[in-house]
Amino acid sequence: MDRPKVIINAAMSVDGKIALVGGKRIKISDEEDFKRVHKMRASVDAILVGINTILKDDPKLTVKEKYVANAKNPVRVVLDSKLRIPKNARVLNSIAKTIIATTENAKIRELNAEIVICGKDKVDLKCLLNELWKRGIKSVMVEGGGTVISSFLRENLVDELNVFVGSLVIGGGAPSLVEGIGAKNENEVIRLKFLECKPLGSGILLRYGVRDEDIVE
Ligand SMILES: NC(=O)C1=CN([C@@H]2O[C@H](COP(=O)(O)OP(=O)(O)OC[C@H]3O[C@@H](n4cnc5c(N)ncnc54)[C@H](OP(=O)(O)O)[C@@H]3O)[C@@H](O)[C@H]2O)C=CC1
Ligand SMILES: Nc1nc(O)c(N)c(N[C@@H]2O[C@H](COP(=O)(O)O)[C@@H](O)[C@H]2O)n1
Repeated sequence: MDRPKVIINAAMSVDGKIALVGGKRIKISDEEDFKRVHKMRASVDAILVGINTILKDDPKLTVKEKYVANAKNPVRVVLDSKLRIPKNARVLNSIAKTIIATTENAKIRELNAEIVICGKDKVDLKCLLNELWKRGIKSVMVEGGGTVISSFLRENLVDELNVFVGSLVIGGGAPSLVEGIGAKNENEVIRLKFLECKPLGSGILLRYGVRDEDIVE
């Protein structure tokens, strides 16, 4: 099955947290990293997040003019099994196209977005990637949050993982880069192929390959 290239991009604290305790958004990236993030947004066909990120952050998920001038906005994709998205969510503005990926169990309602049905309880990611491919989407930037990142990694659907490590510690039970059940034994650990590590602004940018076939032990 053909599918788009999938790149995870997120920012975490030194202790692997991506938001404050309780899920409130915090700026972890600095201006240099945001410039890189928005260049990346401008270079992909779609940006994808989970519904919790929409409910917590209310992001626009567009390319900011101050970082990249005159860029074309990618399609925005939200995983939302029960169609909980509020009608006034910023991601539903008309600045860019939005796809809400939902399931057979959702109560369908009128939204300023295309609705794609994939799966029964949770959005079936393979089905969704195939639907995106059929719409001409060849690359997807997965921005989070941790639950969505976990699903993509666990289903071996990720080509590259980019993480900016900001110079801060959040601590406690704040959401982390990869949520979900986690590895209880060595077989369940997700091994990565190290690609690059470079200082960026006030932090560090880490890049890893993730596909099984890239990992030679
Ligand atoms: N620092 C950073 O770079 C970033 C930080 N964040 C932070 O992350 C937090 C949100 O993360 P989190 O709470 O983990 O939630 P997510 O944003 O990852 O959304 C998860 C939800 O998406 C829905 N979903 C539907 N299908 C799937 C699927 N196949 N796999 C996974 N999820 C699916 C589920 O809800 P349902 O069952 O209702 O469909 C699920 O609970 C926020 O606090 C936000 O600020 C977010 C992005 C980037
Ligand atoms: N790269 C990155 N660095 C941070 O410090 C962040 N907090 C995030 N969060 C992600 O960006 C979304 C907001 O985007 P816009 O404000 O609409 O441009 C947010 O919802 C997270 O997905 N990312």
